Amino acid sequence: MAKTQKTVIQIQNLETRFGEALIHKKISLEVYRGEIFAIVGGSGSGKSTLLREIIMLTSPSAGSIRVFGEELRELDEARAARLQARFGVMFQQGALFSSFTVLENVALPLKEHTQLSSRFITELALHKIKLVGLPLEAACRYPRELSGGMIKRVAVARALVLDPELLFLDEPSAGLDPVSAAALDELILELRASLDLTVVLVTHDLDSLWRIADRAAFLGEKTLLGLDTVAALARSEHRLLQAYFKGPRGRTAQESAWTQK
Ligand SMILES: Nc1ncnc2c1ncn2[C@@H]1O[C@H](COP(=O)(O)OP(=O)(O)OP(=O)(O)O)[C@@H](O)[C@H]1O
Repeated sequence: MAKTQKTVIQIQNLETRFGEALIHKKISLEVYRGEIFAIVGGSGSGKSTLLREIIMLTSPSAGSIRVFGEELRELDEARAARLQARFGVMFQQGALFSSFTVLENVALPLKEHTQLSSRFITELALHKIKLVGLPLEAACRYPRELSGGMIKRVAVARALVLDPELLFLDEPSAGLDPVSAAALDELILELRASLDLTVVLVTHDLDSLWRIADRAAFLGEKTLLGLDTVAALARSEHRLLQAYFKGPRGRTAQESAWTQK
């Protein structure tokens, strides 16, 4: 990977509480430009919450998050909106509007955030539909008429339609069969290379983690238990990382990653 080591996201001493419940403490990490960075850990370890804090859907209780050098807690509404326009986000399940066609779903952010003509919006949306490997005839279909893998591609096309620099994916391969999940991983790798993206994803999918992540943050015991390449995390002697990577699913994923390399 051509990594410049330019920091895109910097988190320092982050703490999150929901009422009395402590979710995160002392989380510090950096995400570099051009990398695919995974947030992993057991269920309830606070992965989605961390992602939501970075994209400004919720605020941490303490600590600092800087994205493109901007301290999130200091942003007024207008600057926050300008920063968010540099993000593409794909939520779990794709979150498409069922009464909209593929084209309408993909075009929606352009309609909401730009003054472009309908004709140009359609052109840009069709371009993204093609870019994610969907046939153009899929544009006039409704989400219910698509396979799970196609729905994810539509959601990726929509996340990319405003040409973001940072792409956030919350469990992109959830609900996909292994073949479709592998194809989606390939797409993420291709898009990172062709669009010069930085990608941050939350995932439970160990195969995907081995295939695409350059580095990962492992959350557990309410903090950051590991921050490294997947191979280095898998060698950690920490009990929770061992359980995660050396359990039957972890071992199969690692073996299959080695076979493919
Ligand atoms: N808005 C909220 N209010 C109160 N508690 C919350 C809120 N959002 C998340 N939590 C709690 O914070 C903890 C972490 O949740 P989160 O969804 O971030 O974990 P996760 O690691 O993404 O889990 P999973 O892998 O199961 O999706 C959980 O105990 C959850 O119940």
